Amino acid sequence: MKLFSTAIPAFRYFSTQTTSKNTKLTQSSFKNKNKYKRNDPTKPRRTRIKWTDQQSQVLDAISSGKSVFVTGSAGTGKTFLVKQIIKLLNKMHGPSRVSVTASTGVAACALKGQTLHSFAGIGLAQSDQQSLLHRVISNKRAYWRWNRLKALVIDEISMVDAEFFDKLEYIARKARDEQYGSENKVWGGIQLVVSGDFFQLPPILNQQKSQGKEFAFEADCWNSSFDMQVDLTTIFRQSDAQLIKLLQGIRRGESDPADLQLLEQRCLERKPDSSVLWLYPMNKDVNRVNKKQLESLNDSIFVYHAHDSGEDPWKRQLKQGIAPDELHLCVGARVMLSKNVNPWRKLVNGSTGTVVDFFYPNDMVDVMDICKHAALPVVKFDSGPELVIDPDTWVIMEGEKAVAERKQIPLILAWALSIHKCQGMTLDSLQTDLSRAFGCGMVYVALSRVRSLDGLHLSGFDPSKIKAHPKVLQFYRSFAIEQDKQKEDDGTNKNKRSSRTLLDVSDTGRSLKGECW
Ligand SMILES: Nc1ncnc2c1ncn2[C@@H]1O[C@H](COP(=O)(O)OP(=O)(O)OP(=O)(O)O)[C@@H](O)[C@H]1O
Repeated sequence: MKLFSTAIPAFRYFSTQTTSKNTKLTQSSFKNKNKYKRNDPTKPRRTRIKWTDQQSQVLDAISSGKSVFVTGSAGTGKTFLVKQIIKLLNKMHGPSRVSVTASTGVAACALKGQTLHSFAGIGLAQSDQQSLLHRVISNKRAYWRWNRLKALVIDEISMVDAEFFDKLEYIARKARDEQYGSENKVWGGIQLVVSGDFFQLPPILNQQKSQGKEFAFEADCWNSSFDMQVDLTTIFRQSDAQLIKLLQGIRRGESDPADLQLLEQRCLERKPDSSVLWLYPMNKDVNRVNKKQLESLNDSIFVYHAHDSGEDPWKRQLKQGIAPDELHLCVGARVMLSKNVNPWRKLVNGSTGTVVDFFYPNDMVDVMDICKHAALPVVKFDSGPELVIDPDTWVIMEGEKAVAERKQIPLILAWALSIHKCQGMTLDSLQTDLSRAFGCGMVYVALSRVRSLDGLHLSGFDPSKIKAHPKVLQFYRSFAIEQDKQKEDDGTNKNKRSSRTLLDVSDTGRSLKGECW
């Protein structure tokens, strides 16, 4: 096996000096220059989104300047809604006054945003809040960032810890006080949009610092941070009632005998072929499996080096995203799209397929900087289409300004993927060993990726690994009670034409002493 990116200095040399197998491949690519479809991202596409009542309520609340927490089971459209919210906020405040963040690099990149840590400008946030505030005030750029802000979006909140959430609120309030007189306004008057499901992956905590608090909902400022908290209930990812019921039970850490039996059946099913994606709790297993499978193909490897521009810390964040520093591909490699490439042909983030060829475009300029042999992978997707995959870019925006950019082929190897990286994805099929899961929420995150039971293949299963955190259970219990109470109130007040929305906790705007539920 040869690594052509380093061994072959130029394309012409490559095309004549490779193994006979690869020469054949290269020649076929030349002869069939028009054989492969290039993606046409400009193709007009008309889709009409029918928002649910709850989603519409959230959008209305955002339009009227409210701060909102959007939660709900996996696949209820939280991220889908957040993308629309971002458009709305950009229109309302101007993109330079809206910051889009997420707790992980993968989630942040999916929204063209930054990680919450890199946005905040307080490093790992390990000092006390006063020192962190000084750090922000003495950092001109971070200070300006906090002060120009009108709206802050935080996605995948389940992985943000309580202490960090409180520290951010303190910084927002204090750093903006001089300009806005915001001492008494929670988050210094910033419109806050937070999204996520606390039943999914929890924060990674430094035990010594956590003071018994873990989740963001335990933060002192949590309740006063929002005018509205909504638990989305319509599940879009799955339509099979049996699977939805099973996932709802697992989300709450319940082991209903009928559901367990269903999972056991999935273990007994015939093993799927090796092309079906494996999910592993640990990265080291993911890397080992992908490397081994790629090597077993014993074909010429094409290497794509990510091309980054911009400054740190944004550039560093790109490395934590889904696009790898180096992507190794060969004919036969199982791959998954890491971006929406062609939504109208259902070629979206999470679509899987196999590399069937490499294509040499006329205009090599776009490829040369990431791949010395200037060839693009041709992927036959499991859903049918065959497409040349062009390089794509992952951009980190700060307002209207792109502060860092990574160019890479929007593919990752897809024999195996980590459960952390798949949070947020929709997959047609997967195989996993549930007996190897650890911590709360991991089994739920893994299983809730698939659209149907047929797509779920288990090789091991241990009911004791189905776990939900008691604090999270309590949080959602209170949420449901409050939601019911609110509905009752709304019913009672109907004749008075109450304008309060579901879970709206304040008619007069938020204050630190604001009403909590
Ligand atoms: N109103 C809607 N109409 C049609 N499809 C929708 C709607 N809202 C969301 N969806 C679809 O639902 C699917 C799941 O959405 P999304 O990934 O945003 O869910 P999520 O709640 O963020 O899931 P997770 O918690 O697993 O990240 C997506 O395919 C999305 O396009």
